[in-house]
Amino acid sequence: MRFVSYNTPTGPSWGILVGESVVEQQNLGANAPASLQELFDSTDNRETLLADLASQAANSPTVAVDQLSLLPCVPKPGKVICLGVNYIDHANEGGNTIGDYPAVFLRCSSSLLAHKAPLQVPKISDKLDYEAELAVVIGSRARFVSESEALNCVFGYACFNDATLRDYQRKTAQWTVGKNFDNTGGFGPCLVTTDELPEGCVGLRIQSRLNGTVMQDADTANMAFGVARTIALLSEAMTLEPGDVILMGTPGGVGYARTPSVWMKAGDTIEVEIEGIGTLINEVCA
Ligand SMILES: O=C(O)C[C@H](/C=C/C(=O)C(=O)O)C(=O)O
Repeated sequence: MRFVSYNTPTGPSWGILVGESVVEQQNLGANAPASLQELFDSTDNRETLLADLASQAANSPTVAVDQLSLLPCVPKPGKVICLGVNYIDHANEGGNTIGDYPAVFLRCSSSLLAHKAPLQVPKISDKLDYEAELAVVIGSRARFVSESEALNCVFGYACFNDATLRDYQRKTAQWTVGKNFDNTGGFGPCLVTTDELPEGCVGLRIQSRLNGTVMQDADTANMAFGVARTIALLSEAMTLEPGDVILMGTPGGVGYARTPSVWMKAGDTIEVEIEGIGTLINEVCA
């Protein structure tokens, strides 16, 4: 099943994406949770609820997805935990090595951006780089979970563009500022439940395209730390809550590692596609 989040005059809502159409929350029956967060929190009766939503969606009126004002897949996640240097080709192009523990940093929900919303070049930097990434959305509380149990805690997956201001990322040893400019974290187009994808999302083609030119082209099987291992490791340190998001790092081909460097600029279109999930599209604006 595929979920989208969107804005309404009364606040954020959600729906089920069927092709290019959406069945809105209010048309999904009396049991439809009021918010996506409520759906993530409904861990006891999740399977029954999803089955009920699927059958409601099959017989309900729809609206074209283009008519909705989309929000990031999870509009206000409690945590967005990001992995850096998680693909060998990206580690190599940056002159880095992959250690025995992932590089972990955080993104704020204020930096997130919807599918088709403008990705902003800030006033204070023009070193805006793209990073195609797999986003994992947590569906049940995880604390000290083993690697073999970890995937049971996943609700679904989406595409993410971890767009980064490289000069700000490197001003200090902490990457946080360069990774948290407003309107830089593209998150969409939809959240796809785990049953539609291979276990751990292994073996999916992941690409970024800038103005139609392929910039990154990799297989999610090349992640050094896979989804299960990452969840197990993170859950040793912190409680992962329903609705939290984990970004799995980016493959080789980023703009800063090219000669000459490639930066996104106003008027560009950047796409992140993951096989079986969809294509996240953002136009770049000043
Ligand atoms: O250069 C570095 O220190 C690594 C850094 C990693 C960024 C990521 O966010 C990632 O790998 O997904 C970089 O390449 O800038």
